[in-house]
Amino acid sequence: MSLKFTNTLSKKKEDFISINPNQVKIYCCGVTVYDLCHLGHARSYLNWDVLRRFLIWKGFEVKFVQNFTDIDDKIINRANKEGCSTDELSERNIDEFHKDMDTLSILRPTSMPRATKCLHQIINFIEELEQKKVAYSSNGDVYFSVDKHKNYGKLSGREIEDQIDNAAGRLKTNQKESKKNSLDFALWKKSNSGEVSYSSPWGNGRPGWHIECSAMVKQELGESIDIHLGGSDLIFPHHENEIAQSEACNGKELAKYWLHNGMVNVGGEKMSKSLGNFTTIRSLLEEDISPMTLRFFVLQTNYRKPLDFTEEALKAASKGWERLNNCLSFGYIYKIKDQSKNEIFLDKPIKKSANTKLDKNSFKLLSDFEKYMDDDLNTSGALSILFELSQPIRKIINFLKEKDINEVDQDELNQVFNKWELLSELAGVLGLKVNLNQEKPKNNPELDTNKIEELIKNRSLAKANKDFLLADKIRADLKNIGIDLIDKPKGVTEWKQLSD
Ligand SMILES: Nc1ncnc2c1ncn2[C@@H]1O[C@H](COP(=O)(O)OP(=O)(O)OP(=O)(O)O)[C@@H](O)[C@H]1O
Ligand SMILES: [Zn+2]
Repeated sequence: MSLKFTNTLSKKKEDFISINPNQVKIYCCGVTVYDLCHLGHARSYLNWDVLRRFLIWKGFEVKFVQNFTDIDDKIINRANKEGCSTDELSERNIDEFHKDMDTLSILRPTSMPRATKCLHQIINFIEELEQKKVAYSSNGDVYFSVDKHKNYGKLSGREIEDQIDNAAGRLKTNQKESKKNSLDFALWKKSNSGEVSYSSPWGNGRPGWHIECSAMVKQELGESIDIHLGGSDLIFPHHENEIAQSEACNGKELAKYWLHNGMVNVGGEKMSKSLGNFTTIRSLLEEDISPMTLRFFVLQTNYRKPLDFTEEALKAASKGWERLNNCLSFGYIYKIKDQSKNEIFLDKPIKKSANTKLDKNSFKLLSDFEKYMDDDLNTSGALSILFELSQPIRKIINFLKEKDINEVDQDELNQVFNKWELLSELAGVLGLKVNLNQEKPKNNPELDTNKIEELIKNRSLAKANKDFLLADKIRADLKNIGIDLIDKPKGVTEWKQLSD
C-alpha cells in the first residue's frame, strides 16, 4: 500500500507523491507567543511530530519549518497588561514553548522563523502583490483584493458570495471603510501613535497574520511545498488567505497537501488561549501524568477527529502506556543490549532498519504497522501492533518473575529479543520512548541518600515478593544514576557510587 493522506484541498484521501523524490518540505503554523502552550497545541504538535518521524523512517529527507507569530494584537495587549515589552513577552514564551515541546520529545523543527525577523521579506511580498495589482493601499493600510484571485475559497470550499454577505454583516459593526470589498483582508495595518510599529513604504504599522506565514514559507522553503500543516480552526480564513496571497504572488501552487488536525475541545468548545478555557501542558504533567502517557493518549485517536481530555481517558492511557513501557524496558533491564540504544529513541528520529533477523510473524506485524501508518497516519492501528508485538515479551517477563534468565531457552530468548528490538524501533517511530527513570544525571553531586536507602528497601521487598523484574529494574535505575548495589549475606545490601 502506498502512503496516503486526507488532503483538505481535495477533501479526499490521496496518494502522497513528493515534489522532489525522497524529499519532503513541510510548513507548520506555529503558536502566537503570548501565553503558555495548552493541550490543543500538545495534540497538534505531537501528531505532526509523528508524521515527521514516520516520513524519516520511510527514508524521506524532511525539512520541517514552524514559525513563531510574534507580531499580533494579542501579544501587544498582553505585554501592555503585564507592563513588559512585546519582545520580552515573546522571548519568554518562546523559551517556555521549547521546554514543553522538549518534555514531550517533539523533535525541534529544522528552522523556526519569527515574524519580527522576517519584516523585510514580508514587506517585499506585499510590494509584489501591489505590483501585480492584487493588493491596494488605503490610508496606511494595505489590503488583498479577494475578487482578483479566481480560486478564493478552494481550500475551505466556501462560496465567495456567501462570504461577502457574512463579512458585510461584520463590517457594519466594525465601521472599517478603507476596504474596497468587505471580504478583503489586511496585509499591513497602520499603527496609531504610541503603538508597537515597524516602518514600511506605507508608513508605520505592522503586518497582518496571514502574510507572515506566506512570507516565511517562501523564505524558508521556496514557492511550492509538499505539505502544509495546522489545526482545522485555521482552514478559514488563515490558510485560505495564505493560499490567495502566495499563489497570486508566485503563480504557483503553495502546497500540494493540506493536513489539518482536529480540535481538542472542552465541553464542545475549542480549547484556546483567547477563550481562556485551557489546561496548560505543564499543569497536566504536574498532576502525575507522564509526557509519554500524554503522547500515548493523543495517538489513540485519529489526528483528524475531535478530542476530549477526560480524567478517566487519561488514567486508561496511563495504564496502557505502563504496560507498553514495561515491555520496552525488557531489553535494558536484562542488559541484553547496551544502554546507548536507549538514546536512539529519545531525541533523534530513526530510519527503518534492515530487520533481517525477523521471524515470519514479526515481519507481518512490521508490515501491518506500516500499512496502518500509510493509511493517513492511523496511529491507533499502529499502537495495536505494538501491543501484539509485546505479547511474547510480556510472557517472558512473567516467566522471569519466578525463574532466572539462565533457565530460558536461548533460541526463544533470541527470538523475543528480536521482537523487543522491533518493538523499540516502532515505538520510536511514534516517538514513544522507554522510561527507565533516568532523569537524574550520572554522578549527581547532590545524591539523595535517603532516596537510595528507600529504593534498596523497595528492592528487598520486591525480591521477597518474587517480583524479580521490579528488583532488577531498581538495580538498573540506580546504576543509571551511578549507584552500584552490593548484596551481602543475610539480605543486607550496601551501595557505592560508581566512578566513571
Ligand atoms: N484546541 C486545539 N486543538 C487542536 N489544535 C489547536 C487547538 N488550539 C490551537 N491549535 C493549533 O495550534 C496551533 C497554534 O495555535 P494558536 O497559537 O493560534 O493557539 P490558540 O490557543 O488557538 O490561540 P488563540 O486563541 O490566541 O488563537 C495552530 O495550528 C492551531 O490550529
Ligand atoms: Zn500560518
